[in-house]
Amino acid sequence: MNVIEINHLTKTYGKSRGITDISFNVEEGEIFGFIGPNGAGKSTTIRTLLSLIYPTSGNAKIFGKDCIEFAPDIKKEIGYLPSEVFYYDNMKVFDLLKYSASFYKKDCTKRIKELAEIMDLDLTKKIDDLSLGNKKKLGIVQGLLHEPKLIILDEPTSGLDPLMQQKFFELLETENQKGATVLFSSHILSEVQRLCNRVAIIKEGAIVTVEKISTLQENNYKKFKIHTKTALDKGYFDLPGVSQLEVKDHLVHFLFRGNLNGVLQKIAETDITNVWIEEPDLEEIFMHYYVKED
Ligand SMILES: Nc1ncnc2c1ncn2[C@@H]1O[C@H](COP(=O)(O)OP(=O)(O)OP(=O)(O)O)[C@@H](O)[C@H]1O
Repeated sequence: MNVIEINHLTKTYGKSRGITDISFNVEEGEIFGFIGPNGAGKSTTIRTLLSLIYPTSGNAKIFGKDCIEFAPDIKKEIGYLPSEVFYYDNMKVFDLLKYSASFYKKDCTKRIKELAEIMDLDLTKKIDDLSLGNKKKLGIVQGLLHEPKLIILDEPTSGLDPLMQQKFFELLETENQKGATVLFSSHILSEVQRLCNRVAIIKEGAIVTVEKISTLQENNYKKFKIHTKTALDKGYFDLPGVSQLEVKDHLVHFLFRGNLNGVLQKIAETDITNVWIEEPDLEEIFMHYYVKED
């Protein structure tokens, strides 16, 4: 079952682009990454899902219901952490969380205390006195206190130290194991790789690809490094599928995508002393999608 269905969603801000014809689905139980550089359109997509802004065209459904028409119903089941959190500074942390909980008409006191313990958040402090990172933790507790079925996170880790990031990821994994679906927006590749099963990559307002993380890695190019006994002519490895070919003395480097047999045969036909074949890391794969086209 799809928890989120986005169909041809477009949002323009006056004459400027927000997002253009975005479509993808998030299935129940997934931790789904939404990744792209600054200004790509992640927040615009998320704000539309939450009916904080209206689409110019297209639509989106959450739990099978139109996200604008059924917004009040849907919001009860969503935990949202915005990229930037703002609060009325005069309130105490616990009072703000109780106030937030009152919207869901259930007693969340036990859960607030559990989450505060996990995230090491002092409930007795005034919001005014919290550091940026602690305000972020408050946002996390606020987003999760009603045990939502869908958790939407927009750049959630900015401001958290590495230990807290780790605790937060573990918390998300626990919620996911209990059944929550997670949409995780980020421009940080390593955290998406660590947490998500599938990703949508967004660039300049449009979806570039939607893939399993594992498939992204498998279908990509391989990196070859070959040490030869004698210096080779550069043309020797200039084969279809080869790119970024560099030959320096006895060392040959290139990237290869395609049928491996041809290139392995070429290697076998020359006198080599060593060969290394490596998978690109995820960062290199993403960079390929990120690069701006002129
Ligand atoms: N309120 C607004 N008015 C005009 N243009 C906007 C507005 N909000 C966003 N945009 C534009 O829409 C595009 C997408 O922005 P958005 O904030 O959705 O990107 P993002 O992927 O979330 O980026 P970031 O990682 O920097 O938050 C950008 O070109 C941005 O300038």
